[in-house]
Amino acid sequence: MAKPGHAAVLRDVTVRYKATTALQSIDLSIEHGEIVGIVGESGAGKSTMLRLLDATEQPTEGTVLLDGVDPATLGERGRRRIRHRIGMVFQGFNLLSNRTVEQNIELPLRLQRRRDPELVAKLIDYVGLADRAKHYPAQLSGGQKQRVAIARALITQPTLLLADEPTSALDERTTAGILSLLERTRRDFGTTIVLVTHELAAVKAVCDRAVILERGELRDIVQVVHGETQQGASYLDRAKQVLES
Ligand SMILES: Nc1ncnc2c1ncn2[C@@H]1O[C@H](COP(=O)(O)OP(=O)(O)OP(=O)(O)O)[C@@H](O)[C@H]1O
Repeated sequence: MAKPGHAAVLRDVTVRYKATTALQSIDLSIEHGEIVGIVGESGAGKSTMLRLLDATEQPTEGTVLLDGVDPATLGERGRRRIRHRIGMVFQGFNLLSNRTVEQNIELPLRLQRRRDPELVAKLIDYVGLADRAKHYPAQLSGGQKQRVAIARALITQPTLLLADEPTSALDERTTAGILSLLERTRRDFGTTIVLVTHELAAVKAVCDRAVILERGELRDIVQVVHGETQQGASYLDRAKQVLES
């Protein structure tokens, strides 16, 4: 079960890089166990928001709280402890090509000088790759590689999973499988999931709410209504229309 309270809170957060304002006065609270989509066109500030949420970046102004703790008040060790509770998956899977499925999955544990072969086996089974444990990434399909990446992200039993365009390199059917795995992860482990994507259909399929960013500003937070997607006018207008209908 997801615990009560907020997995992440952004309070009046601004991030500036010299002349560029990547995020401007953002207020956002993400509850434990929520699946939140972050959508917006290129340069809208999505990656910057992910870097705030994984404590690799601090805001220029405002406050970020992760599980009630402000990473800016911690030293590097404290921030690393926070990052141990956060899993990440990426568009390009980021697997080590010279390691097998099970070696890739156990890597985060090894980096923490831990071992748990039983949990590795359980997660391989959980993501549906029990017959692929000894395979190398080159022997897997895109969808299978993303399943390995998800199992690797889950091996440290994170409370927050950040997914950066996890289905953008996959076809429609494979995408559906990965999205349903993310949904199952939330249901079975109570994991909070933040899904950055330009694919509105993906947001529509699994997200509870969607944050629409436009040139660094939070244009809207939409309660997603699940159902058929439809075509519309501009991307941003369509985002609101598609997600709310
Ligand atoms: N390290 C940096 N130094 C300078 N400018 C940056 C830096 N990181 C991001 N920016 C700028 O901040 C803005 C937001 O960038 P960000 O990468 O967060 O957008 P995005 O929505 O993730 O875009 P994309 O979908 O193309 O990845 C852009 O104008 C970008 O050029």
